[in-house]
Amino acid sequence: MKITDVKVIVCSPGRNFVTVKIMTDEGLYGIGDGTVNGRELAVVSYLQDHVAPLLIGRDPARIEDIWQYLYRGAYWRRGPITMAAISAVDMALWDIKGKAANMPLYQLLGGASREKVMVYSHAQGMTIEEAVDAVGKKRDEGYLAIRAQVGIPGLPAIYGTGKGSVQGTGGMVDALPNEEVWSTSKYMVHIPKLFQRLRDTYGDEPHLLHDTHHRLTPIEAARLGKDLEPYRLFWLEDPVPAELQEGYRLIRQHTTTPIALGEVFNTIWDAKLVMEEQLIDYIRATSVHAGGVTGLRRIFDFASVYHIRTACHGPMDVSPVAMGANVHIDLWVPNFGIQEFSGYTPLMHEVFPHAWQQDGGHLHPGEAPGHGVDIDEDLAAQYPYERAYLPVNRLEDGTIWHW
Ligand SMILES: O=NC(=O)[C@@H](O)[C@H](O)[C@H](O)CO
Ligand SMILES: [Co+2]
Repeated sequence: MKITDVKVIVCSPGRNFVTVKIMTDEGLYGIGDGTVNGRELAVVSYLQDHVAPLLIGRDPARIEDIWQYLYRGAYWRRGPITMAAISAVDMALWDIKGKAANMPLYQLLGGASREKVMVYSHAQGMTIEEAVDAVGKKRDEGYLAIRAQVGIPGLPAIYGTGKGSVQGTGGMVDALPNEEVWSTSKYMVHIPKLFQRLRDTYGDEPHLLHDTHHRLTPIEAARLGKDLEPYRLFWLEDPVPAELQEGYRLIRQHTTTPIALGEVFNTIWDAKLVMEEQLIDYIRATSVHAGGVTGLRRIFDFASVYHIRTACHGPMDVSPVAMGANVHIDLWVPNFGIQEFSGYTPLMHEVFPHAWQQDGGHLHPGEAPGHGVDIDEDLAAQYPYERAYLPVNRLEDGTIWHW
């Protein structure tokens, strides 16, 4: 079999998605997600102008060889744009391999290790009351695990609670970056109150998660982790920016609150130290950012040595294509933890028909050959790309901070 064409489809059925479609001389094709929220067109050009010419004529079955060719052959290795492009190609090639073998992706990886995949959803509110209600609604929908975010008194909308926040993105998606305001001191005092109220209201049973979105220093994260210990969180996510992986040692010294990290990671090198020193409990790498199925499998196998469980990133800006690849991996991977799933709009489900199915608080990838997700190109063409950015964050004095 030979690759005959590579197409890059950019569409915006409510938010921007970048999808690569690889065609072969035997009529089989595969698709992959290459979406980098807020920098989408960089990946489009990387794929269209630089990668596509390298793929024509190659054997799509040689997934590992193509992965290594695109990773090492780039010379300028790693980074979100390069790795999203490699991820998209890799996902499409595994899709083709599954179709050629007439097998769902999880079977190619080693078969099912569980019956279904537990997910967590997002609940947020500007006030603690609103957030408590939002968690209750998600419990009523059958979710066993829920991420709770809340507005902070004295601050306008913060992460995930913005007025314009597109459900599931965790932030506002606008034609220019929306500017949010942050205060660590106000945040640190308020968050334990949220989880106190959630435990008082719903008891010990729900898995409760919280995402700090890289906004603390290690000692502040250590303090928050300690303050949250009575509420037995499933995890505290991205407490500190992780360019300095060693910074996570300080958090570990002070708290037993489980730590999740890594949605922005794009190679194993971003997480090697925090994993081998067991500074985290969940690795959040996801198929669209961390090298596709091939890249993710390598990271997850490494994580399994250090008691670390998987937790693929999966909000609305991870397209239903990458969600499909994630859920196949989730069904197979022995050290599975949880899958983020904030859901999609009806239009997104239409643009990306998929075999994966939701059953309350769980997903299953389905039995379709490959990853089981397709793209309706005619429908996608009705929703062209619209420039949009993630928010940026400033401290109250105007200092640029972490969003
Ligand atoms: O854990 N989930 C998250 O942090 C996400 O909701 C991110 O804010 C968005 O994917 C950014 O595009
Ligand atoms: Co996050």
